[in-house]
Amino acid sequence: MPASVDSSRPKVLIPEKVSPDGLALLKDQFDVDQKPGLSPEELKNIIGDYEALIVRSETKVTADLLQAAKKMKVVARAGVGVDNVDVQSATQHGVIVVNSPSGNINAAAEHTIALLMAVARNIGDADASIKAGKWERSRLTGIEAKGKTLGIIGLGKVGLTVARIANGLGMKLIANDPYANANLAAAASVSLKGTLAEVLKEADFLTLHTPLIASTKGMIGAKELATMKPTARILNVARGGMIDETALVEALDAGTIAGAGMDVFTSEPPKPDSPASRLIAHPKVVATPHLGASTKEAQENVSIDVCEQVVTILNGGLPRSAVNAPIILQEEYRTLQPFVNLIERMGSLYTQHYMTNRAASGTSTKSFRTTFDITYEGELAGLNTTKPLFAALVKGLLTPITSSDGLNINLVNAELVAKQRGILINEQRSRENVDDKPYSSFVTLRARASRSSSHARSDVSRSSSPSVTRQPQSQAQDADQVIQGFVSGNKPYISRLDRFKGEFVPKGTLLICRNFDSCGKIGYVGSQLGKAGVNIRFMSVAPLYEDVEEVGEAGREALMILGVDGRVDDAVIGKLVDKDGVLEASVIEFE
Ligand SMILES: NC(=O)c1ccc[n+]([C@@H]2O[C@H](COP(=O)([O-])OP(=O)(O)OC[C@H]3O[C@@H](n4cnc5c(N)ncnc54)[C@H](O)[C@@H]3O)[C@@H](O)[C@H]2O)c1
Ligand SMILES: O=C(O)[C@H](O)COP(=O)(O)O
Repeated sequence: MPASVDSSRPKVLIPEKVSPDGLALLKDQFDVDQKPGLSPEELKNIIGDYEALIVRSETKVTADLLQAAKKMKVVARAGVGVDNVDVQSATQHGVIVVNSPSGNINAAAEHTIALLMAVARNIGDADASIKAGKWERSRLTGIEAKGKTLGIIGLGKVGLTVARIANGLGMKLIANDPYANANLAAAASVSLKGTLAEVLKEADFLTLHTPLIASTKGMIGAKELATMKPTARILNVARGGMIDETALVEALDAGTIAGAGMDVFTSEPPKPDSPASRLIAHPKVVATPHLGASTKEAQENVSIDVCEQVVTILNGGLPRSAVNAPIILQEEYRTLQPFVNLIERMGSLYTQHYMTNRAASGTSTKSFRTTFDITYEGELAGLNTTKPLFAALVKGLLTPITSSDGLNINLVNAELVAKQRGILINEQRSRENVDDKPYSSFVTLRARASRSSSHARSDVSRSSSPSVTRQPQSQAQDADQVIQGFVSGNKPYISRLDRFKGEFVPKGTLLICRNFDSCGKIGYVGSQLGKAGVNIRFMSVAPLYEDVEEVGEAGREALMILGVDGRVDDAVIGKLVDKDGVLEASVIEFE
C-alpha cells in the first residue's frame, strides 16, 4: 500500500512555506500535507484530521482552531516568536507547542550588520537616487564602521554574534545587559557598562537585542535619544515596541539622531499613517520588512529543528524546545511538584531581588553571579533524580528576564540553556536529620561571590543569565547570597534571605525592605504605601540570622516582607528608600 494512503500513519499539516530540508525528516513516518493559502475557515474544516501542525508567523493558531483540532499533539513554530499561537489554549488541550530558539541567530546578527553598513553608507538612498537617473556622489558621502563605538543593548545570543562580527570590522564594543555573562563579554572584546545611559552617551551606532518584555518596552524614548550623539545611528532587528517610533522620527527630523536601520515595528505590517509607517518613509531610515530570519540557511535550520521535534513528540518523546512542556513527568508529579514549585520561586526570587527592581540608599555596586550551589537536605536528598529540580531552578532564575517565547525551559533543555548562558550549578545532597523541623526536606540556594567561583565543583553546568546585583550597604560586596526554603502542607516557604531569617510564602506581589531595626520603620512604610493606595495583605518581619552581638548596633537590621495589592512603582520605592524609611526595597512578582 502506498505510504500516503496508510490511514494508520499520523498526519502533519503545513499551511505555510517551510524549508523542505526538515520536511524530508517527516515523510518516512508520517503523511505530510503542504497546503499553502488556506483560509482560516478551510483550515478549521480540515484540522481535525491532523496530529501535527507546522507554521511560521502567518497562520493564526487560535483557541477556536485548537478546539477543532481533536487529534492534535504538537504545534511547531518554524522560528522563535509564538505570538501567533494561543499557547494557553494549546496547553489546555494538551497540545505541545515547540519552536526553534537558536536556528536564526546568525541570520539576525548578519542582518543587523547589513543595516549598520547600509545606514553608514546611505545605501538605500544611493540606490533610489541612481535608479532615478541621478549621480549624487557628494550628497551621499558616508562614514566608516572602523574605529566607531557600537553600543549593544542585550548581549544574548544575537547580541554576542553581532559583537563578534563587529569586532572584525574594527569597531569598539560596549554593551549594557544587567544579566550578561562577563566572561563571554570579555571573550568577544565587549566592555560591559553598568547603565544604559553610559552606552547611549558613547555609542556611534546603537543596536538593540533584548526581548520585548516589561523592562524593555519603550526603553528608547525622547529622553534617551536626547542623551545620544547627534551623529549616532540606531538599529533594531529585535522587536518593535522597544523604541518609541514617534520620538525617533522627531529626533531624525531635528537632526539630533543621524540615521536608523529598522527591521521590526510596533505593528507589522505597519498600518498607513502609523508612527511605524512614518519611520519607514523617513529619508534617514533604511527599513526592511522583518527579514532578520529570512535566509535560506536560517530557514533550513529552523525547519530541521522543529521537524526533529515533531518526530520526537509523535513517537512519544519529550522535545528540546517546548514552549509549554512540563518540567516533571506524570509519574513524578506527586512527589516533586511542591519542590519544583519551591525551587522555581527561589530562583525567581533570586533574580528579582538581587538583579532587578531594586533600589538602595547610597551607592550600589553591581556584581555578576554565575555559580550557584543548591543543596537538598532531608528526604529530598534520597531522590533518584534531581533533574526536574535543576530545571526548575534554571527556569526560575531566567524567566523574570526573558520573554515567554524566547526561552522555554523544560526537563530536556535546562542543562543546555544553563551552559549557553555560562551558569554553573552545583547540586549537593545532605542527609542531615530534619526530624526536629516542621518539614521533611529543606533547600538552600547559594549564589557564590566571584572570589569563590573558581573553586566551584562543576558537576552540573548550565546557562543562566548573568546577574547584576545592587548589594545591600551593610553586606560585604564579596559575600555569598543565600536563600533557603522548605515545603509544608504542599505550600512553599522561604525561611532565609541572606542574613535574615523569617518565614514567608513566595506568592503574588511582595515588597521586601531592609531597614535599621528601630522604632517607626513599619509605620513609615505603612503610611507611604497607604498614601500611594497600595493595600497591604500581610506583613512578616525577618530579623538577623546572626547573633546581634556579633554584628554590633550599627549592623542591627531586619527585613520587612509585605504582601501587597496594587502597583508599587519607582516613585513609591523612591519615597520608601529614605533616611527616615528603609535602606533598600525590592518588588518581587510571583505568578
Ligand atoms: N528580526 C528577526 O527576524 C529576529 C530574529 C531572531 C531574533 N529576534 C529577536 O532578537 C532579540 C534577541 O534574541 P536573542 O536570541 O539574542 O535573545 P536572548 O534571550 O539570547 O538575549 C536577550 C538578552 O537581552 C538581555 N536583557 C534582558 N532584559 C534586558 C534589559 N532590560 N536591558 C538590557 N539587556 C536585557 C538578556 O539578559 C539577554 O542576554 C529577541 O527580541 C528576538 O525575538 C529577531
Ligand atoms: O520570531 C522569529 O523567529 C523571527 O522574528 C522571524 O520570524 P519569521 O519566521 O516570521 O521570519
